Amino acid sequence: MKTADAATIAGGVPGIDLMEAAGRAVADAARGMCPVPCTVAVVCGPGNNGGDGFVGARLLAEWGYPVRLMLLGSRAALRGDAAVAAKRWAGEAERFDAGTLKGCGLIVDALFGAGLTRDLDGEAKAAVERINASDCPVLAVDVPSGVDGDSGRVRGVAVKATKTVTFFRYKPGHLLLPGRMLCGERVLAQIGIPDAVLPEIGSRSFHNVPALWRAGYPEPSLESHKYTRGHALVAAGSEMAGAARLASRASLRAGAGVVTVAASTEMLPIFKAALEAVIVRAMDDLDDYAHLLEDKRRNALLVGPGAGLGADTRDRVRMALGAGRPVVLDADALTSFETQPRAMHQAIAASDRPVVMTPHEGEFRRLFRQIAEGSDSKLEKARAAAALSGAVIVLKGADTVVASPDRRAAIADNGTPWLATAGSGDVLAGIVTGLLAQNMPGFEAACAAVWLHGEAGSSIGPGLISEDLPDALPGVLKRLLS
Ligand SMILES: NC(=O)C1=CN([C@@H]2O[C@H](COP(=O)(O)OP(=O)(O)OC[C@H]3O[C@@H](n4cnc5c(N)ncnc54)[C@H](OP(=O)(O)O)[C@@H]3O)[C@@H](O)[C@H]2O)[C@@H](O)CC1
Ligand SMILES: [K+]
Repeated sequence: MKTADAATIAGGVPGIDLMEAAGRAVADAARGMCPVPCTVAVVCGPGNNGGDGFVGARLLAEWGYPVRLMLLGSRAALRGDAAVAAKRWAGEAERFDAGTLKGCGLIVDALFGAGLTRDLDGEAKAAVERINASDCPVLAVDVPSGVDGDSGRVRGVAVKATKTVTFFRYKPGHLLLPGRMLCGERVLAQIGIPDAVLPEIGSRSFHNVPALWRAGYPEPSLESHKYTRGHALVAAGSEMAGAARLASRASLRAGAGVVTVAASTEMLPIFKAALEAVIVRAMDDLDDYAHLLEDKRRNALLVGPGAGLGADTRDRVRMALGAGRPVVLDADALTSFETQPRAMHQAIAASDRPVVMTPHEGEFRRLFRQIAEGSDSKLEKARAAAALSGAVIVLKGADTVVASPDRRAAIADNGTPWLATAGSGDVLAGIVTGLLAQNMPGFEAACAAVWLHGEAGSSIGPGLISEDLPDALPGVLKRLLS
């Protein structure tokens, strides 16, 4: 945002105009929250976030709202555009003391925004706590004060907002947890920063929405037949038939033309009975897997769901990575390398095709202990793991981050807590594999899979079980592709 700000100002738009536009967006949002004028407490901090608050307060007062402006710090200490905005406020600036929020219908939190540099303590912390204790709706300017815009984490304490107005683009902290929850409803306001500044910023961080990958989404044409739509091979092993079944069904639903499940002979009847459209092959040892890999039409490989822990799974992972095809590694395939993650990274480095890993936080910690302990930002953790391993990392959760070794990363916010259920991850791994089988590039396939999985979950909601997810995909895809 500093670059965006500077480039816009260099292009001839004065900084105070940006602040006026930001303050107007805040006032508009406040009016939306209280259409009938109520007393608004605008709580301003010592920087430009406070400056936005001064502008918002002035406009609300002009529109007939009783406004009480409260300042943390002294008016004389304000600098730059914030000082100009404060001069344009003809009213009083009260000290922000205990009890002053009584009788207010709305609080505007303009304490700290992008300039938060350290944990809140002392007076600042007390101010946030008083806002949170007030029982009043809160409109946050840019970010809820105390939320770190880069990581979404809470610096000491943070405002719990009802609504948050931010400017130009969302920041990672609006999408990552817990920041996303503290924002309440989000509003994105354009304040005169042109899109032309984006190349200069060169951000590699994205909101995982279809615009990011829709252009490359595979759609069959009239000339397609099942083999042109790709052939996924799911190595099921001998444990937990359900996991591989869910993954296989999801691969088919995601559009793979053919899916083969390889499982031990004793498991075959279960698969045959449960999956009509899936080809089932016996895989009792590594030679059987090698034999299955000889058919080059099997062009995307999944190892992990129901694979079992240990040397056999490690060997299958190595064979898959050596087979010159896109590979998805999930669940047991990841945990089997807990004590030798470098061996996995080396095998990935030797592959020239996309590799996608889909760890949840626990699996991630086992594979990337130093990274997990070394950063507070889920975005940067996923990015560092992608750079270290050479794989696209899907770090799962309610704010799933997909990160590519080329530093691109996307944050999803379209899931539902109902997705936290057994088998949900197997479905996700299956969708990624199905998209890779259709030649979608690794990062885009992973992003699309995460989004589709989130939409499928949200379309079901309460009562969701993982079996529902593959069958919810047609509805989601119809909306996406129409
Ligand atoms: N960029 C743009 O395009 C536009 C930006 N705009 C707005 O500007 C905002 C960014 O403004 P900003 O950079 O002045 O930072 P801001 O959030 O007000 O905080 C800085 C102040 O807080 C203080 N402080 C920090 N941490 C603290 C702590 N833990 N505890 C106590 N104090 C702490 C810090 O003090 P210092 O660290 O210097 O001691 C400094 O005084 C942005 O969020 C948006 O609202 C819009 O006007 C439109 C255009
Ligand atoms: K704020």
